[in-house]
This record gives sequence, structure tokens and C-alpha cells, in this order.
Amino acid sequence: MSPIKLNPSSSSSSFPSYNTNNNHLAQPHPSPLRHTNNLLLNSPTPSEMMELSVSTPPPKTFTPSPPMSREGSGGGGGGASNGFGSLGRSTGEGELGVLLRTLDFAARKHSCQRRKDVDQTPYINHPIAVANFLSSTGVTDVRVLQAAILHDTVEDTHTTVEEIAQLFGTDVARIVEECTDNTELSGQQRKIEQLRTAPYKSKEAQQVKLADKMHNLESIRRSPPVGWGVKRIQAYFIWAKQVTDVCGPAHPPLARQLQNLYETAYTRVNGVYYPCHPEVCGPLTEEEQELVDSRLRSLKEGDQMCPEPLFF
Ligand SMILES: Nc1nc2c(ncn2[C@@H]2O[C@H](COP(=O)(O)OP(=O)(O)O)[C@@H](OP(=O)(O)OP(=O)(O)O)[C@H]2O)c(=O)[nH]1
Repeated sequence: MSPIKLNPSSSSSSFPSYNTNNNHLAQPHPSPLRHTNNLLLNSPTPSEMMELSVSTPPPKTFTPSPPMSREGSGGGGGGASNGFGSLGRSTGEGELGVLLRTLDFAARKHSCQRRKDVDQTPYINHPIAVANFLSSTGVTDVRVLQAAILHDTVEDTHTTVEEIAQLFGTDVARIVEECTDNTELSGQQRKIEQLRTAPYKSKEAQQVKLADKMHNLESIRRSPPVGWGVKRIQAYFIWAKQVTDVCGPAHPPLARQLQNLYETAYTRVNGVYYPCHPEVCGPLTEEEQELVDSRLRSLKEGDQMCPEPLFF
């Protein structure tokens, strides 16, 4: 991920003493920091992927700590020095409390970042949406929802895996770590690495990956990052599908929604409709195009560009 950083702060301090100054939120920011190449042209070839798959690491096994109870029994025995136990919860803190604390942490960490869309949406909307995709499709494991909320903090802010482990427990920290790209690699290398490692991630990390891609794809279709043309949108869809096809069995309800999106998502550029995933989704029929056009004609100011029922 590469959020736009409005005012990067060195907020590496531990909870709860991180920077709480949000005044910069209202400030304008420069254009997106990174512009990668056209991925369609630069996607790894099948032989490159074969080569990569030969040197895959052994599968990671996720051995979670015992489930957390509603009463918040995570405290005590972990020996953590911050008042939270090995599960990152204090005695008496319920699931709702821990989720709110997680949201508060992520919101502060991402407070100076924006998405790359034309509206420069606050970055925190993305992790919230990712967690919501999981929750609304039946994921109830609070650790997975917490990891979804935190999934970009290590990659994109001054947060460490150790900090997350101390505050939220080792299970959450491990999932976040699995979802963190190596930022020393180029954008293209990271994409290859995501493909290479996807099969070896824990089920929990694969679930977060599915929801992460779901939100990125959905937001690309609705409002692509500034400067993205059809080819780049299609390249992102093609790559994302390769990743989510591998992760799909970890959470079939979301895998089905993704498949539906791949088959039905169109993007409209200069009045022309293009399938976002050209291999899975055919061109709009004349009848469908007329339906969309008539809806667009009847749009009032402030209405959504893409009427949901047709596209998703
Ligand atoms: N769709 C969309 N994406 C945005 C937006 N703002 C930031 N991003 C991030 O940008 C990345 C997609 O742009 P790319 O060009 O492919 O990635 P790169 O800049 O990091 O190389 C996504 O992360 P990724 O590293 O490619 O994937 P992942 O880490 O989420 O798996 C996504 O999280 C936005 O407004 N819309």
C-alpha cells in the first residue's frame, strides 16, 4: 500500500502517548507519492511465477492463543509489562472495548494519511471498511477484526509488530505481520511477493487479504486513484484475482463476492465502459449499456455514479 502522507510524523512511541494532534487533517496535500508502471505490461510471466514458486518458504502455521472470552480473561498470565496480558487485553475489557481501542490506535496512526482517490478520502476509512467486510460476511474472531483494522499500520506508519503484540496480543501481531509487505522491495516486486507467499499465509491472514483486496477493488471501480487509466485498473484486477483465488477457501462468502465483482465490474472512462477484469467479464451488452446510460442521465447531484444493482 502507499497512502498519501500529508504530514508524516515519527509516531513510533508506545500507546497511549502517540501524537494526538489532528490539526493537519484539513490541510491540502501533494499529489500521490508513487506512480508505478503499467502493471498489465509488467506483470510476472507464467514462467517467472513458476520459477518463484520453486523457492517458496514452508507454510506458516498460525497457532492462536486460547479464545478470548467476553469477560476479557486475556490479562494476567502473559507477563506483559504494559498492564495488558499476552492477548493484549486488560482484565474486564470486553470485545467491544478492545475493538474500540484498536480503532483509536489505528486512527491516530493513519491520521495524516489520505487515500489516492480524487476525494482524498481519509486513509482510516480503508482499514475500517476491511474489518467491516469481514464482520458483515460472518467473521466473528475479534483478533481477525483487530488485525484488519491494524493491517496497514506496520507497512505504512511508524508502528512495529512488537508494539502491536504488546498492546493487542501476539495473535493479532502475527496476522498483521503476515499482511505487511516488505517496503524495501519495489511496487512490482511486492506484487510478485504477494502472489508467491499467498498460499502459505495463515487462514486468518488470508481472510484479511481477501477483505483488503475487496475494498481496494471496489474503490478502484467507484473512484480510481488519480491518474489511473483503464490498463492500470485492469492490471490491478488481474493481479488481485490471482491473489484472492489462492486465499478464497479461507473465507468463501467473501470469495463469492469477489468473484461477482470480477465478473460484473465496469469502469467508465470518457463515456466508454470497460470491464475491470477483461478475462472474466465480457463487454456490456447494448441493453445493459442503455440501462446504465439511462440511470446516469437521471442521476441527481450527489448521487452515486455507479448504480449498485447492475454492477455488484
Ligand atoms: N484502490 C485504491 N487503492 C489505494 C488508494 N489509496 C491507496 N491505495 C493503495 O494503493 C495500492 C494500489 O496501488 P498500486 O500502485 O498497485 O500500489 P503501489 O502504489 O503501492 O505500488 C493498494 O495497496 P497494494 O499494496 O497494491 O495492495 P494491498 O497492500 O492492499 O494488498 C492500496 O491499498 C485508493 O484510493 N484506492
